[in-house]
Amino acid sequence: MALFSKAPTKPFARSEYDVLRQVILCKPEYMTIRDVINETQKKFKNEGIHIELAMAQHKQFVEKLKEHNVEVILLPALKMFPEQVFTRDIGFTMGHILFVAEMANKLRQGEEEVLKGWLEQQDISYFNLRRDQIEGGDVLIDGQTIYVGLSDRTNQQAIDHLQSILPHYNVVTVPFIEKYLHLDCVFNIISPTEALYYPHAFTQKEIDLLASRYELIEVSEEEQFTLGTNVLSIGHKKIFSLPVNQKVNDQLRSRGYEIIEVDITEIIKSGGSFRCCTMPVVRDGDK
Ligand SMILES: CN(C)C(=N)NCCC[C@H](N)C(=O)O
Repeated sequence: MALFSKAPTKPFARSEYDVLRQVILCKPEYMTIRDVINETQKKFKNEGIHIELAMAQHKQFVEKLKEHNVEVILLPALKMFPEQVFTRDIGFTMGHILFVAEMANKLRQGEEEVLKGWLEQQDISYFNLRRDQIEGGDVLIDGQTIYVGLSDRTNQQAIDHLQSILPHYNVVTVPFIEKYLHLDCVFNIISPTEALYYPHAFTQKEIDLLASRYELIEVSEEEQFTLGTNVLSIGHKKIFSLPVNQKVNDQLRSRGYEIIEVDITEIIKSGGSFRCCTMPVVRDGDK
């Protein structure tokens, strides 16, 4: 037995844009559109997913993350879970607590057990949100505020429960048109003062709420479909984004962001992009 064993990772995240240190991904080894469970998949059901291409694109994404000093944890991919590449939805880190919830969609239920297995193996404690329907794609943190999308996958009861567990945070419910799946398909925070959004997913009330805190950068209908809001910030004003989302990328570059373009268009056919494919465990404030 080693005299000094490595101390377990301490989960920490307080924003969507602090420096990303450790993140969980899963290779799209068994990715397929088995049952259509979102609007994007409807369009690609017949075409299907080219696994070799998805794997190659995912590999490039992982390599780029590593090049930028992000530690990548790869969960084991299991044949029974065709949507496992979207690790964002199986949990979320808020402050020092890593939450694991039950997946809402039957096809995805059980994916969270793979995460729990890894956490237990690493001796990382987590908060098990049993019977709560809340998916990480709906949860965004910015300091003391947590924005949670009210969606087909996340209900008000779970949002209220989260608020009761985190009394020192302000948990804000953000309703949006359900066909857009998760809040991060239509809204994403990239700095303390800026956020990407797709206005047509919201009523004026939600737009006013978000605009009271952020300068909102509009994503077009075309680029919403290619998940223009679903970028991944890794800190130091560096953002992963798809090459196809040129309007988003130009707007971000003009604001001084470095865009790391990686083509994961085979993966987005199932309804998720960079944010969906990543579950941050550690983000620190060293910006
Ligand atoms: C931004 N989004 C949508 C996410 N956070 N997750 C993507 C989940 C896609 C998966 N096919 C599903 O329908 O669950």
